[in-house]
Amino acid sequence: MHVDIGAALASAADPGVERATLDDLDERVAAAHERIEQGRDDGEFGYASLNLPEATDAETIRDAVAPVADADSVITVGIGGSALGAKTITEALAEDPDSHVVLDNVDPEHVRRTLDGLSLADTAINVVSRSGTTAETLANFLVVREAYEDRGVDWTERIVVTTGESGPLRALADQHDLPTLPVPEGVPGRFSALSAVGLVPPAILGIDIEGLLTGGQTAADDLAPSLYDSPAYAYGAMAYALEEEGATVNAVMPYAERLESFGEWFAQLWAESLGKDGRGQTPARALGATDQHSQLQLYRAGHRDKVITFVRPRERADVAIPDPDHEDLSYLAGTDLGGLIDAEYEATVASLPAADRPALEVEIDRLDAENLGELLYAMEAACVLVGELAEVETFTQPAVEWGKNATRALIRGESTDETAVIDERERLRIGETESL
Ligand SMILES: O=P(O)(O)OC[C@H]1O[C@](O)(CO)[C@@H](O)[C@@H]1O
Repeated sequence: MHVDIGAALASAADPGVERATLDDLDERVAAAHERIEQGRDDGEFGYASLNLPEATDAETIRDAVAPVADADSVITVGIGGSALGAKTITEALAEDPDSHVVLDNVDPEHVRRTLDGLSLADTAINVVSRSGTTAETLANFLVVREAYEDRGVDWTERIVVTTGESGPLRALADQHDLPTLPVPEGVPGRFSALSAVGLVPPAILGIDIEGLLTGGQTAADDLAPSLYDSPAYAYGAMAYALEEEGATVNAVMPYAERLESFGEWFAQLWAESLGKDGRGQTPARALGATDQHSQLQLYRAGHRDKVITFVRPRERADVAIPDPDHEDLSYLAGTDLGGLIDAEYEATVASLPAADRPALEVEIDRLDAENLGELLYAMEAACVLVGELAEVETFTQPAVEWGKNATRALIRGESTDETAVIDERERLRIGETESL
């Protein structure tokens, strides 16, 4: 993996990072690296995430999925970090990305349409919840289970459960003696892609999960006490320094259709880890080349509050572009789609500093298991570094609890502090027919 920070230096962009600032920051990176390594050595909560490439046992995962290894499809019932890692990996690497469907929302129309579109007899169920209590996951699981029963498919023979030691999902797994896998100790969901949480669907679909772990270990081996020696820390240090300079939005723009979900996974990792104490970059999701025709106008000419993170595989498959039969298209003659998207990448990356806006480049050699494992791990390590530099609680997410408590109270018809807030909310509905 390679990280290029040149287009985000102050000499190239505003906001931008002075070389002197970066050199000073490197001393803090060294201290942060020491703290991170100590946390890893001690298996501390959160820091243990960065031990997964060694701690995850691929064989245990393969044994657990053996009973459903013949499945043509997998339906994952989970949400947040319990779904996005697996979704990112299968979208990037599965022979047929559509063979993995993810129910990570409780939109009734979407759930019904998804289940109606599946041959449940050929579909494995992958239920994942660290807490085992997440309402969306448990509700969707009950709906999925009923669908299997209604169609006369024994769901207990088509399922793998990944959950914690307690909670209703663990109880259900024990009650039906279901194949289960533990969630990794001390690893928040958004950091668990390189564990059973993210690797069960890939294992069922024949993806090289050992390669993913090897790639993660490569990134782990590249962690060093200087940002100049570690791609992950170079990216993290620049993201932190740019936020300090006013880049409060981080738009991740992969130039590969199969990395679109990577942007979704990155968004949870970055927002839920770093959105603390009134700070944290807002992760925006974009896709190259498509969003050159959508968001690029804003990136080049809008507020000076963004850094664009470009991600691309250096090697690509190629599809030849047939010779055009119009002189205005003669420039396409003899080219191919890979050459076109790479030209667009180079042009768009350069267009940011050309507009005095910062860009960071993350390049992997090709989109395969090892390179994806390296990318995922490196972004996790970068996130942990930013958390150390920003001095925030990287591994918790207390701000999400209010909504969960309010939802449960509303569903139960209880009166709580949260429902009082809901009842007393000032409302100004526009578009209503009756007078206010
Ligand atoms: O794996 P669980 O416990 O179902 O949680 C799912 C997701 O919900 C969160 O806890 C936030 O509510 C995320 O941190 C987590 O990835």
